[in-house]
Amino acid sequence: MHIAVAGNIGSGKTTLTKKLAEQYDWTPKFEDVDNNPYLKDFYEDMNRWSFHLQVYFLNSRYLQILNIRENNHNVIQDRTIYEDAFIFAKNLHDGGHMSARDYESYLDLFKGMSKFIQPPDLLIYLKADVPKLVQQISKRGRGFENSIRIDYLQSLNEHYNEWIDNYDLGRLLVIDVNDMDYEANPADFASVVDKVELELNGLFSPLK
Ligand SMILES: Nc1ncnc2c1ncn2[C@@H]1O[C@H](COP(=O)(O)OP(=O)(O)OP(=O)(O)O)[C@@H](O)[C@H]1O
Repeated sequence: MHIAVAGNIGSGKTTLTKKLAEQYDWTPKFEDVDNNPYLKDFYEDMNRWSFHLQVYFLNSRYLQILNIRENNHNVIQDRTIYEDAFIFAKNLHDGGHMSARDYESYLDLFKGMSKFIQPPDLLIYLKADVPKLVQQISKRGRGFENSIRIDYLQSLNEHYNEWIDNYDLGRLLVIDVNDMDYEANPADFASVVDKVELELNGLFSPLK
């Protein structure tokens, strides 16, 4: 089984991925932020580094998916390759940070890779408004994220909403996390587990 957690920057994917992995003994798969060679430069100059960063993320997420499918253990993945392509790369192109030719080359690459990937069995989308995202991003205090702008988060949220409204690649569970703190509040985590449980039952029931 391949479960994935999707959501904007600071929506709480990493925390939930860790907690669900512990709860169900799934193997967690994270993005390695500390060793990303482009992220810091990207946040300083998006026009210069967008294409490099997107190619880097696309490749690393692709390798991650191949690894997930080769593995027999159940896996929970922190962010999907679809978010790289349909949210982040599209947003950078639409916002004028990635040229048309770079975006087309990127999409060609993604199209080629798409033939070899399968979507997750269950996608959990963490829906959060911008104030919540800002609060969580500042709480974790990653220096290079200080330059993230409100309009960048807002525009990513709009791309997320559109993508989720049209998502039909598999089971989807949307969780509104605006009033939740599943790290500090066990009742909040329990309510997420209840929702996930219902979806997992559905995964094993062919009639649904
Ligand atoms: N395709 C991408 N394009 C641009 N930035 C990306 C892309 N994928 C990830 N990032 C950025 O990389 C950094 C690391 O992300 P990380 O995996 O910690 O998740 P996050 O979005 O901060 O999630 P959360 O707070 O929900 O755990 C963030 O600043 C994130 O926005």
